[in-house]
Amino acid sequence: MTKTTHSDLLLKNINAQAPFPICFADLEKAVAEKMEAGPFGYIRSGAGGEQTLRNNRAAFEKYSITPRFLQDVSSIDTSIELFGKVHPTPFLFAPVGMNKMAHDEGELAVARAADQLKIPYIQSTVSSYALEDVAQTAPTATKWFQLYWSTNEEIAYSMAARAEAAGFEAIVLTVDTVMLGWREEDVRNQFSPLKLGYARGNYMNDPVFTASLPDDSFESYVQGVLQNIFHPTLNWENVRELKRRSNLPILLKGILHPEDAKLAIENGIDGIIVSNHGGRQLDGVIGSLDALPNIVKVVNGQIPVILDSGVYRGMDALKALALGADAVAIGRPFVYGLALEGQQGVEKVMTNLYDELKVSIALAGATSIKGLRDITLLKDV
Ligand SMILES: Cc1cc2nc3c(=O)[nH]c(=O)nc-3n(C[C@H](O)[C@H](O)[C@H](O)COP(=O)(O)O)c2cc1C
Ligand SMILES: O=C(O)C(=O)c1ccccc1
Repeated sequence: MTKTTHSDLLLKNINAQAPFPICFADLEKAVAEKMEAGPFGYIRSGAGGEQTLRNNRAAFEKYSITPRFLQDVSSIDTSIELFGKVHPTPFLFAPVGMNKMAHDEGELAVARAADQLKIPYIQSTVSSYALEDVAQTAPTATKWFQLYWSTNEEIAYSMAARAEAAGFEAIVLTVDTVMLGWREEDVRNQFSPLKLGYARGNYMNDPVFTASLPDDSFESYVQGVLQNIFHPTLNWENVRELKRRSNLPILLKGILHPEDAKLAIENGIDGIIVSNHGGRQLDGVIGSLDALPNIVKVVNGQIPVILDSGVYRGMDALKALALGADAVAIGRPFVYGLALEGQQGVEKVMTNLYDELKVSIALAGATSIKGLRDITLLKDV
């Protein structure tokens, strides 16, 4: 239970000593001023003409709620349960690769923030720091490992096994990125963090990967990553084999079609992340929130459904939870916080989202996450 009566959640931000961007637009603007065009464009942009990036936001803007009052909202319970473990907030850190682009401490800083805030951390395959180093710096954080399949499948199994050994509690297999989306901003800026070596953290110390290289030069590592990271052969048999080889719950990330959600359940998958990769993969895809209701319907409570892509304020999280998501994952906002102030910046961004969510739950007249499902939502057509 969280008391909403302690101190005003908004006014604590009106403090001239430490102003920090309060919303996504301000945050993005501050980062645009600080970072170079290449890395900033990489993080900010969507694929193609950015229709999906816009769809993500538009989907949230289509919904309005009709609040209820006089319900005593002095105490609210924002906790959720995933795979038998209770978490104090309905947020997760979405897997974001190559965090050294934003800050030298990269994933280490984010994982420490996750530990501090008790928000589960999903580490990317293509992170700048190794998963073992993340585990060491954030030992008590709930950590999941996001797996990108590898052309050499043994590398994928090796990373999944390392994650399990290091105390990660779930594997998130991303299915929407068998190759990179058509990212025009990166071509414009002639920028590829993969080619610059930002993605090597988990590869440099992987015994299967390193054994496959001709030598241990920088070029060999980069070429090795490029040869393995794109994996268009990925198919349901791979999913079943991963499931057989791992003792951890397996989630699929990037599901948008209800039929794929159904197949996921038929194949023994333990959770789904509804996502369009923040509009970075196939452009012209529906907003992720628009995909949610049909997926929630077919899943029908059998496994957790998490949503990401475009959750930029507490009220967005509320809408996704009201539409049946069990949790929401945050991508770009925390990366921007990291770019501005490292671990502290990540904590400020996530705390802002959480504070706005608490205010929103209370003002909507609910007192728990599950209770949000009874909220009246109206969708513009
Ligand atoms: C810079 C960047 C790198 C990303 N890297 C990965 C990744 O390595 N693995 C993955 O599954 N998703 C990756 N994503 C997608 C995020 O997990 C998430 O789906 C997306 O950022 C959510 O949208 P949002 O940024 O609008 O919150 C990345 C996103 C960004 C912005
Ligand atoms: O940039 C991304 O969104 C991403 O997920 C990715 C995928 C492969 C290699 C590097 C990053």
